[in-house]
Amino acid sequence: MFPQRCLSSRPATNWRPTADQDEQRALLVCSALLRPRSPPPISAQRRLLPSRRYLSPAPLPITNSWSKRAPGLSMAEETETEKQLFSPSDVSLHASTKDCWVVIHGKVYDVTKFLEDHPGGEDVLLHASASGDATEAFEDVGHSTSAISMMSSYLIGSIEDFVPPSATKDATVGGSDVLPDSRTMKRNKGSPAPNTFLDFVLPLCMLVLAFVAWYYLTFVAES
Ligand code: HEM
Repeated sequence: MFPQRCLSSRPATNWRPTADQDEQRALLVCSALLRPRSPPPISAQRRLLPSRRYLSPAPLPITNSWSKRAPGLSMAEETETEKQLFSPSDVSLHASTKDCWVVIHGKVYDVTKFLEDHPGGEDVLLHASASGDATEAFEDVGHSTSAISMMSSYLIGSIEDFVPPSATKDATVGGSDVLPDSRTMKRNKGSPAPNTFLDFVLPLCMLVLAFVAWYYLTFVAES
């Protein structure tokens, strides 16, 4: 550390640090700034999370950021983790407080260590685990982006032969995310506009009424 002698033996007013002392001090400051910090414990992270009661629900990002890399894993390691394949029946064997896996978007997360810390409570996770696929329940809650980035730390693999819901869409839309146009709807479900008749007749009636009023005021009332 900084030599005590330098602080005490010389009067503070005249004292100037030597080049060596300057260098030593700069090194100390740099090493303090560059020292890697360990992440805060989960309970502290929870305190840092914004209270969702006072925020309007933010839409989830369109990118599927639940597959973001875990801080401790390299991209190759995470890809390896995702390659671990489980069948739905494998997952169903892990639905207890001592061993709890959940499936979200075809990925398998071991949330056993997170049960106690989960802000939504351990019961919801246990229930989601027992349900087989927790995707819908997870999305319904509208988890924050920080929640989504936490997920990668619990990722242990993927569901084998997982088919994302968009791939099972109606073939007439080509499996894309595009909404069907009115012609496609007409083909599939019959007339999409049951009030077409009213849409046409009402403006016509108003036009006739306006004409009659104009005619009456212009010609009949004057005579
Ligand atoms: C690895 C999986 C999960 C992680 C890392 C996670 C993380 C979190 C976090 C950090 C919060 C605090 C609020 C926020 O930041 O959004 C939260 C809240 C919550 N989560 Fe999860 N969650 C997971 C899975 C689930 C699942 C499967 C459900 C099933 C229903 C669920 C239900 C809830 C509920 C009900 C809340 C409370 C929402 C509120 O207070 O408004 N979570 N979760």
